[in-house]
Formats: sequence, structure tokens, C-alpha cells
Amino acid sequence: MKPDNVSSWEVNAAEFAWQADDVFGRIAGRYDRLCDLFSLGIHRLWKRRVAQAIARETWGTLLDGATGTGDIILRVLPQVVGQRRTIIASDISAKMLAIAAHRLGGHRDSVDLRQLDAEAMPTIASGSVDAYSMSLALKICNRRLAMQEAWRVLRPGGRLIVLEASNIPWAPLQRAYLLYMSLCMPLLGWLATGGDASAYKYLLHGIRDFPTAEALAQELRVQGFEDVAFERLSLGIVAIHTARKPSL
Ligand SMILES: C[S@@+](CC[C@H](N)C(=O)[O-])C[C@H]1O[C@@H](n2cnc3c(N)ncnc32)[C@H](O)[C@@H]1O
Repeated sequence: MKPDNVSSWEVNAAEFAWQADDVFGRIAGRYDRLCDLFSLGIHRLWKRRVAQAIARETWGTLLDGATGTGDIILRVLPQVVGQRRTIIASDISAKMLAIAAHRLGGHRDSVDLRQLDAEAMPTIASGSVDAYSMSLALKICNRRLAMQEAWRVLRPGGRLIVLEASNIPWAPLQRAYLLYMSLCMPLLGWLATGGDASAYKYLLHGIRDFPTAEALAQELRVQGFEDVAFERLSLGIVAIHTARKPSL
């Protein structure tokens, strides 16, 4: 239920913020398998596309917010072998970060892993980041606060890259997709999380309510970002939004 005193883009946080770490901590060990299950493995292609978008930028410092088990940074690292770059990967969940650290293996020292809430990252200096990526997490953060924080840490001219659930522009297909999600995914999620109802609800939360690709682009423009664009992937099930903080 949406509380009366919050705007639509604060609803997610109002409902779920209190349990964020708990939920992802509980399913951290199964998160990668869940991603494969929920997306039939296609999330790997989406994330490769995010890494390609990052590669198109000229950056010295990259921050991957809500990095989870590190899927984005693991795809970025091969691009920067032997180069002097700073990669910061943050997440609110210590358990997700621990898995990211494990997956990094021999590259562990190449990434600065930090436990941070994407809605307020006091240890990241304002204007210190050239590129900020966030993959499949904006719908479970307070969108307004997370994007404000992305704006703060980005340098003027810095690039925002966001992968998130979106909408299939052809309404009948979108309705069929949502029906599939509401019927099959809770069962799959319940089985995959060992019957942890809050975890699968959390994972599915926001897919239905997240703004359309056009609406999210408009929100970013209203916030002050320029050069806002989006690319729909998998018919529009997800989209990658890119935007630039204006140069001074
Ligand atoms: C669906 S996972 C996405 C992980 C990864 N980016 C990916 O694409 O696979 C969402 C992640 O967001 C993190 N998270 C949730 N709320 C957060 C917040 N307020 N600040 C930072 N991370 C948060 C969770 O701990 C989890 O690791």
C-alpha cells in the first residue's frame, strides 16, 4: 500500500528499505542462480551490454552502485587490464559484497569494494566519479535519492548508466508478460529461495510498478541530466538508460 505522504518514486523504499540487507543477505549464495532462473540466462547479455556502454566512455574512476555479486565489474575488468583505473563497487549488503570479493579472485585488489547505501554514500566525494553504473537495483532503492546521489558523486560531464526492468511497448505483449510474471514467477521464486516469500517478493517487486522507459528518461531530464537516451533489450523487458551530468 502506498503511504499517502510519499511521491510515487519513493514507494519502493517506504515499503522495502528496512529489509534490504536482510533479504539479499539471505539469498546471497543463491543470487546468481536466481538471476539465471528468472531471466533464463538472458541477464548475462544485458550485463554485457552495460559493460559495453561503460567501455564507450572515457573514465578513470567507475562506481558500480548496488553491485551485488559483482556481475558488472567482472565484465568491465577485462577492458582495463594493465591500465590505471579506479573501480569502486558498492552494495548495502555485506554478504553480497563477500561473494563479489570471492568471485573477483586474483583481481580482488583491482576493485575497491565498499559497503554503502546507494541513497547516501558519504565516503564517495562529490564530483569524484567519471562513470556511475547501476544494474537491476534502481527499482529496489528510493529512486529519487539514489539518482540524486549518483548526480552528486558524478563529475560534471560524467556518465550515468542504468540497467533496469522496463516495459514492452506493445501493450498486449506487456500484459501477457505481466501475467506470466504474476503466475509463474512467484512459484519459481518460492522454490528457488527455499520458500522465503519475502525474498522472492522483493526480487519481483517493482517490475510491475517501475516507470516506463520514457518516464524514467523524463525523470532523469527533470533531475538535470542531459544527453538522456535509452535502449530497450529483450523487447523492452529491461532497458539501459544513459545520461550525462552537464559539464560546467
Ligand atoms: C537485484 S540485485 C542486483 C545486483 C547486481 N547489480 C546485478 O546486476 O546482478 C540488487 C542489489 O542491490 C542491493 N541493494 C538494495 N538496496 C540497496 C541500497 N539502498 N544501496 C545499495 N545497495 C542496495 C542489494 O543488496 C543487491 O545486492
